[in-house]
Amino acid sequence: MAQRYFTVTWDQLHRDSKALAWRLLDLGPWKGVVAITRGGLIPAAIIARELECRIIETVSVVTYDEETKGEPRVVKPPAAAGDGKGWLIIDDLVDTGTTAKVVRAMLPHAHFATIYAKPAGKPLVDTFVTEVSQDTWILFPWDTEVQFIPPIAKGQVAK
Ligand SMILES: O=P(O)(O)OC[C@H]1O[C@H](OP(=O)(O)OP(=O)(O)O)[C@H](O)[C@@H]1O
Ligand code: HPA
Ligand SMILES: [Mg+2]
Repeated sequence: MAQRYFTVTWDQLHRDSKALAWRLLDLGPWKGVVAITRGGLIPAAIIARELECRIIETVSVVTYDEETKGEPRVVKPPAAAGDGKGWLIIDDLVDTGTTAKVVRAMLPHAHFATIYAKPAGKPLVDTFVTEVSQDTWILFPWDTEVQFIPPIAKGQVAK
């Protein structure tokens, strides 16, 4: 289990995705966006909207079962995008960089962008917005819901 959690709300995700779009704007034009499903789907939709890009391709890589990492499995390769030249790959984050390595091997000339990056995966990304520490688990809005939390005082153990 992670040492700490970083909760991302829908608002924050929208803001951070737009911040990524700003960084990518002058690096185009892009032939299209390749979303790494599933985590990259919503960021890719927001970025494609901001960059006025209508062509969206997908590649699906499964590397984690909840917080447990396994061997990366490509369950759907990209149908288009050739060697990736002129294409923009979007994922929600890089953690260890395992997923990024697999996708980069399939699309070696694409530009790889994520919203969040942990130190181990950072060298594999061309553009990102926010760095978080390696021992932090990012909680995305599609994996969470708002719930009651007891007052701090009630959660304290007696001294
Ligand atoms: O840098 P890494 O250590 O490879 O971790 C990052 C990848 O892990 C998560 O995907 P996951 O395998 O959970 O699949 P999902 O996007 O379908 O949820 C996340 O969306 C990234 O794609
Ligand atoms: O920190 C994370 N949050 C959500 N999914 C992930 N997949 C790898 N690392 C993470
Ligand atoms: Mg993913």
